[in-house]
Formats: sequence, C-alpha cells, structure tokens
Amino acid sequence: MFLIEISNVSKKFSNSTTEIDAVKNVSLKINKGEIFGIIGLSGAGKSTLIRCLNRLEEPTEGHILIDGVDLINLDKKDLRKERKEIGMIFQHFNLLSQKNVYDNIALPLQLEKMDKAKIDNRVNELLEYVDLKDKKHSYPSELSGGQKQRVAIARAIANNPKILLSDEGTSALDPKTTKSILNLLKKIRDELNITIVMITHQMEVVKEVCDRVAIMENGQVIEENTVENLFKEPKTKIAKTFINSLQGNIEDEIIHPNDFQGKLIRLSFLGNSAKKPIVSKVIRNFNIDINILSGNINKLQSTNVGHLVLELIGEDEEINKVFLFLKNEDVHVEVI
Ligand SMILES: Nc1ncnc2c1ncn2[C@@H]1O[C@H](COP(=O)(O)OP(=O)(O)OP(=O)(O)O)[C@@H](O)[C@H]1O
Repeated sequence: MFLIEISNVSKKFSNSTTEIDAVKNVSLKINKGEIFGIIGLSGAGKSTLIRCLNRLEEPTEGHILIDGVDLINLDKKDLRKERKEIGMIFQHFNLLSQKNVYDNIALPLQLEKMDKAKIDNRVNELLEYVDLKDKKHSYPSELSGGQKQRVAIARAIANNPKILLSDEGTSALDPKTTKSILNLLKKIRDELNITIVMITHQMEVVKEVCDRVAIMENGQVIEENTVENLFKEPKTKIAKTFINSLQGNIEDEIIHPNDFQGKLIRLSFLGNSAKKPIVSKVIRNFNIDINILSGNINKLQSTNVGHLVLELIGEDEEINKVFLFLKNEDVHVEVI
C-alpha cells in the first residue's frame, strides 16, 4: 500500500470576477520512505498542491489518503489528530520570533500536553539531532537561515510524524547551506523512516535527494518519473529545460544543429554504461568521424547519469549502424 495517495485533486480559487484552476486533477502515489519531489516553475500550483496534503488548503475536488485514511472525510477533531502525522517546513521558516529556539521546538509538544520533564528530554534530543545544542537559548533573529531551518525541522519532527512536507524549504538558502539541510532531510528519511514530499523550483534539490519526481505545469502533473530516468530520458520539454538549467548543462544555448554539417546526437548513459569506452569503440568499429561538443556527468542519489553531445560525420548507413550499436550498449540516443 502507498503511504500517500493523492487522487484526482483539484483546487479552484475564485472571487467575484475571476476563477483560477491552481491544481487540476492531480493523482500521485507516494511510497513509505520515499523522498518525492514536485518541481515546476512559479505559479505551476506546487504550493497549493502540497498544502492540500494536510488540508491547509481545502481541495475543491478529489481525495487525499494517508495510510488509507481519507483526510477529506475527517471532521475537525480527527483532522487535528491526523495532522500530527504530517510535519511541515517552509521557505521562510515560520518560527515564532518572540520565542527562543528551545520554546519554538517545544511548542508542538506543549500543545500535546506532554509533561515538562518529557518535553525537556525530547527538545534536548532534537537539538542534538539537528546539531543546534549551542543555540538553545538564542532567538530566531540571532540565527542564520540554515540554523533557522534546522529549528523548523526539529519542530516539524518533534511529534514523530510519518510525513514531512517541505514547501521550498531550501529556496532561501545559499548552495552550501542548502546541501547541509538536504543532508539533514536525507538523514531523517534514512534513520527515522519519515516520508518526505518536497516542492522546489531547483533541479539541484531534485538531483541531490529525491527518489522520484513529478513535474507540474499549469496546475497539472505533466511528467512523473524516477530521478534516474528523468535525467536519462526526460519525457517533456520542461524536464529538459530543468536539467539544462543545472550548471554545466549549457548545450541548448551554444549548440545549434544548423551550425554543423554532420548529425548531432545527445547520448545519455547511466551507471555501468557510463564506464564503457563508448566513443573510442564507435570510432574503431565504424567508418565515421566524431566531434565531441559537450559532456557532463550528474551525480544522483543512486547512480551517475552522463550526457555527451557528439557530431557524427559520415554516410547515413554507417550512422544508422552506430545508432544500433549504441542501443545495444544501453546508451540512450537522441538526435538533436
Ligand atoms: N489564495 C489564493 N487565491 C487566489 N489565487 C491563488 C491563491 N493561491 C494561489 N493562487 C494562484 O494559484 C496558482 C498556483 O499558485 P501556487 O502558489 O500554488 O504555485 P507555485 O507553483 O507554488 O508557485 P510559486 O513557486 O511561485 O509559489 C497561481 O496562479 C496563483 O496566483
């Protein structure tokens, strides 16, 4: 069984003059222990969708099942209970500025009416877990962005939820701090077995931690893929644009097929196929010339994905033989 089942969820915002379909008929299934990314450009509907997952936003249609329980059918009291299973972090941290780090983390435990000694134990344990023991008495204004997000994460997992939602949780952070927060999220998934759903507009985040990803555009999910396959064989144009936005993937901007006389191809290879001397084999076995135009490699959670853009110069018949050879070597070929 899936831990989260989003089925046919839509959300309309309307006022007297306009109607906006922020989320349109989205269905997704997320496994226990997964880190699932939802990526899309601004306005795609990501925030609205993730907020539907704990009913911070009421879906206009559809169902949200958490461990088989449909949140949509719950009354206020049962919803409050179910929400304890779903922690959430935000781009701007949403800490209480009047309370210090200790009290911010203690808050959800106090709401549970846990006794003081137990709260003290749990908060100290959480401070240790997120590596902020020395900031216990500091106020949010005295912390860096990364430290604030660590406090927010400790608060979000204080009640041992099954799920952690991240609404652009690293978008306000610099790349190094982003990495350390993503590592903390990975640790939370690995050690506490908390399922994480994160929305982001950064492909770096997806590449770094996600197992699977859904791409949203105009309120709809237009592609759902494992991160491996997304990098190897993106199905949609927007997925390709996101991948190309990563540092080093600038081929779209500099390589135009019209500028070359030969056939331009883009090879994608995963894991083992990345280790084979493909190019030299092609040159040795076929009567063609090769011009290497660009290459890069992306390190994903589980494997590496390499891309190589080549110009093949030779007879069509020979080039077709090369395509067949590459296919047999488990290399994906796209003619640009
Ligand atoms: N409370 C609201 N009332 C009216 N329209 C809204 C509301 N919240 C979101 N929208 C609209 O719904 C659409 C989707 O917005 P949403 O914030 O979900 O997108 P997003 O992908 O998260 O974008 P961003 O990354 O910029 O936050 C947008 O057109 C937005 O203007």
